[in-house]
Amino acid sequence: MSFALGLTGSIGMGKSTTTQMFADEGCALWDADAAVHRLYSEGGAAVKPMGAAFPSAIVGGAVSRDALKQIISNDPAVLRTIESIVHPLVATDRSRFRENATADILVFDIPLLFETGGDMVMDAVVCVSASAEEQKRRVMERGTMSEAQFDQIRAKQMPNDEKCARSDFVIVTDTLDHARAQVQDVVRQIRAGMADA
Ligand SMILES: CC(C)(COP(=O)(O)OP(=O)(O)OC[C@H]1O[C@@H](n2cnc3c(N)ncnc32)[C@H](O)[C@@H]1O)[C@@H](O)C(=O)NCCC(=O)NCCS
Ligand SMILES: Nc1ncnc2c1ncn2[C@@H]1O[C@H](COP(=O)(O)OP(=O)(O)OP(=O)(O)O)[C@@H](O)[C@H]1O
Repeated sequence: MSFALGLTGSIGMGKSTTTQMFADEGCALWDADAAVHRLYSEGGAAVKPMGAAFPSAIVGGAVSRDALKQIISNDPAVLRTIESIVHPLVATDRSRFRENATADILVFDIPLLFETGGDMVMDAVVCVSASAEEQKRRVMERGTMSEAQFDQIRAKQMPNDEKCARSDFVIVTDTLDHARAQVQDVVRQIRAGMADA
């Protein structure tokens, strides 16, 4: 039986980078944002229901993120409707991965892990964390969101301190080397626990 490790953290805190480090240690990865990308792409399971709710969001047979961001900035309340369509489809994708994966540790990169109650079905949770200033700097540097869009997304997320307090492990993503050392330590602890069990 594999060990299910949920990995979460607020926007721009270093989830993708840190999850990749878990892969380097031999863990199998599942990424909620990547699942959403698959669901939104042409032929993806979200295209039909999203098109029914937001016809202007469908461009070239796929859900357009730019169109969605425009729709959300006109009316922030629609994010709820989007979530009610997308989250059940994401949950199905995650269950399918879990049933088929064979690695000893499965890492689930889920931005909204606590917000959606996903922590309940994990064996442990790790939160990635950096300072609020660093977080904003990173997201702005990426250039894919306006400051208003960033503030809106961040306001919807559970505060960083609360996420860290509820997690079994916290990984500080101040430098790559420091984060990698912490990842290796977490993997060591989990494997030691599995060997004892
Ligand atoms: C709002 C959208 C269009 C922005 O797309 P874009 O490509 O610019 O950003 P991306 O998807 O990479 O998201 C960036 C980060 O925003 C945060 N975020 C995304 N959606 C949400 C949400 N509904 N609530 C809180 N935070 C969110 C996550 O930390 C994510 O890592 C897109 O994120 C979306 O369709 N979200 C709804 C689906 C969802 O809830 N996804 C979250 C993972 S299940
Ligand atoms: N340990 C680290 N040390 C230094 N920089 C880091 C570290 N981890 C991540 N970063 C940098 O921070 C930025 C955001 O990282 P990443 O994309 O992994 O975050 P994320 O939490 O997955 O973001 P999002 O929630 O927006 O999907 C990237 O530019 C990345 O290079």
